[in-house]
Amino acid sequence: MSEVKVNEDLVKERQKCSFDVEELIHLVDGGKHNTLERKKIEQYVLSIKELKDEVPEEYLSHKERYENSVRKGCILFMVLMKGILERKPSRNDGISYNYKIINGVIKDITPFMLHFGMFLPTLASQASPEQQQEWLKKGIQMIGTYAQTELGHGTFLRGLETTATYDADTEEFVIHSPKVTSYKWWPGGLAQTVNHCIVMAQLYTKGKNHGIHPFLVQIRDIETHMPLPGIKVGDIGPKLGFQTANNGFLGFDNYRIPRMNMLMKNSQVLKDGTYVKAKNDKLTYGTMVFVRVTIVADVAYELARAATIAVRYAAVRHQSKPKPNEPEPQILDYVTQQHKLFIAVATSHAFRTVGRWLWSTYTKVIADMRHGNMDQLPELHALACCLKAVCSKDASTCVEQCRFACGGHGYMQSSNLPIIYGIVTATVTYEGEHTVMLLQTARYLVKAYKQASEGKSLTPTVAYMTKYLKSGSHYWQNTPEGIIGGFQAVATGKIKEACESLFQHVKSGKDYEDAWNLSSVRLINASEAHARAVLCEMFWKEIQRISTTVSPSLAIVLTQLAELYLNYWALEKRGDMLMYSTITKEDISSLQRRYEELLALIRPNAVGIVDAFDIRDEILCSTLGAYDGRVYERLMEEAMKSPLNKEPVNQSFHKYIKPLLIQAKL
Ligand SMILES: CC/C=C\C/C=C\C/C=C\C/C=C\C/C=C\C/C=C\CCC(=O)SCCNC(=O)CCNC(=O)[C@H](O)C(C)(C)COP(=O)(O)OP(=O)(O)OC[C@H]1O[C@@H](n2cnc3c(N)ncnc32)[C@H](O)[C@@H]1OP(=O)(O)O
Ligand SMILES: Cc1cc2nc3c(=O)[nH]c(=O)nc-3n(C[C@H](O)[C@H](O)[C@H](O)COP(=O)(O)OP(=O)(O)OC[C@H]3O[C@@H](n4cnc5c(N)ncnc54)[C@H](O)[C@@H]3O)c2cc1C
Repeated sequence: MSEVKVNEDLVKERQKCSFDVEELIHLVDGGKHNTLERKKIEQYVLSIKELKDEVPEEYLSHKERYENSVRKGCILFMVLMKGILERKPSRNDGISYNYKIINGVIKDITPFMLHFGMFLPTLASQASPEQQQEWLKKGIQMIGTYAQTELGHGTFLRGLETTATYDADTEEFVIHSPKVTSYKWWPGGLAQTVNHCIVMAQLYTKGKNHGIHPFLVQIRDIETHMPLPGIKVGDIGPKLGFQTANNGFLGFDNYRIPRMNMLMKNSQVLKDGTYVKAKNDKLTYGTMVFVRVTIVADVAYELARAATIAVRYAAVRHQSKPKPNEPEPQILDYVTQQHKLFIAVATSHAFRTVGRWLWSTYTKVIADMRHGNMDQLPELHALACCLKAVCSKDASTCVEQCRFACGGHGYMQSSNLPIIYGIVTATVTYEGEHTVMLLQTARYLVKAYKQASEGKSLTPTVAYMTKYLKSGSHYWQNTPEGIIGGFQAVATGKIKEACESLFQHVKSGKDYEDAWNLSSVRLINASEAHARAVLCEMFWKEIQRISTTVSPSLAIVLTQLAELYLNYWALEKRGDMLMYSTITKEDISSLQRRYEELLALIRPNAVGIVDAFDIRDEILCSTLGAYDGRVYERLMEEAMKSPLNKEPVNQSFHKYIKPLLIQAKL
């Protein structure tokens, strides 16, 4: 086979890289061992011929596209089941390259995503040990999803309308959807893929409502896959993205399930209908905390895909002639282009790093909870909510920026940037809508503020408040630590103002809820500022720690990326810094100069840094971002796959255009 020629610009870019790309690859993967494991899996899965598409997904109809994604999803399912790779999909450090291989199999979202992402985790965390044993026996017979959201309610879970009424005579629950707004709406895979669901429903026993609880419900026959009597299920139709996720609707007509199908690890209904309350009623929401935590590292990975595409393209693309006697420069040499792209690269590193820290915090808290200690759950919930909210939104903005940075070609489906955007922007809404998540964190911040005002000590992630409430302001310094202090001072100032507004409204006679609503813009700003303080501190600290363990040349690159991230956000939030710290106009000018220096320092390594995300072409799925940089050839090759190019004249000419031309002549 003849070697594919790599684009000369990319060859040059790679030659000038000042650090060992392999070393950064290992770091990104979380160790050399993980890199080797990932590569083994990729090599195995991506060489399965049946997983390659003859026709690009986007030319298929909604139905064909779904069927193709089930076909490929099942092949992958079999691979995982056979244990060829000796490991089941896992989420080490909150990010699993095992399941990320899915991006190389299905461009959009697999209809099995919710099976692995929420159905199995809910069984693992909310079913009793006996139930787990029983259901594990059924194993792969069950393909499931997580059916919580309804047409009428997604955010307000206490408002869900599906009922599960216990009938002690038959020892069954009757699941029912009383009206159209109580239909489940959205769950991935629900429409045609799954045969089971975790259904969140209002529990009634002995005539009393006990709030929402999880139930394992079979909705289709295992053999025929026909919907069972009493079940109405279907597809909700096309969406902005997630076209192959098979999101569905589901209604119940007095549908009966055995008593033991209520997930009983936390609360129970006894045979006679007696309700046994959980230690903490928020344990029912446990799977959501888990997914929110994993979203931080998940969006880091999707952002790495987008940044790899856009940076490689920017190295290959030449445009404009600023100097008449010189060739058109690479667009990557335009500082505005670097400004658009390097923050995307740095943000991916920030979210992966903070995502790992969040994951280890999560596993520690869960371990404590297993021993009955729930003390750290509120802090974990507050942290997961604001980080999920800010990381999903920032990642969407960065992916969109990467698309803009690719000009017109970025708008092509074949660039894959539109699909990646569809995947990432969904995370802003699902698993807790952005604003709603920020408001959850705000509840915690208000409590922390009250405690701090009473001189009480605070939990670690909000402890900074004590210092800045005392000092009133932050003495600015143009150093990473100075910037982090600035973010903490901004967060403290905004929390204080939001609380004062809230308390003032209450004092003036408003209900707490109305006062909360009136102060809510300040509350979400405070929450966002808190998330930024956490992100900056944790990213910087971790990069400093890592830098002592890697080669000096890599330490320099990592430090530049972390510093760029801090400077970018300090400049973006300069207005806040002016309000809550002693920063001066001169300090801001100097920050700007340093930011521009950092862009220039990162520029020679830009391609090397995205190469170190080590995302194979089959997983990037992009005409613009492939390793060899054959951008124009690929764009043309992909265009030629358009079914419209299969014939010189389309039948619509004879049917419609020609009669129109004839009419026009008359
Ligand atoms: C072959 C294939 C191979 C490989 C497989 C491929 C891929 C699969 C693998 C992985 C996939 C990866 C990841 C993705 C997985 C799935 C994600 C995809 C789709 C998304 C699915 C969903 O969207 S599911 C639905 C999510 N829904 C929500 O998030 C709803 C949001 N609403 C709420 O959470 C609540 O209603 C609320 C928090 C807004 C309010 O709740 P409530 O009214 O009950 O509470 P209060 O406001 O009154 O608060 C009471 C106190 O409780 C605290 N609280 C609230 N929530 C929690 C919690 N979760 N934990 C702890 N504490 C909580 C709250 O803060 C209050 O405390 P106070 O002290 O202030 O009173
Ligand atoms: C791609 C995708 C996949 C999904 N997959 C699943 C799934 O598998 N299973 C599942 O159960 N669900 C799923 N969902 C549903 C998802 O979890 C909900 O859409 C999400 O939680 C938001 O709820 P909502 O749609 O009711 O929005 P709403 O709550 O109606 O939000 C609408 C607007 O109202 C605002 N708002 C609402 N409440 C408040 C408040 N208290 N204070 C201030 N503002 C408020 C919001 O900020 C938002 O701007 C999915 C959604 C998407 C988009």
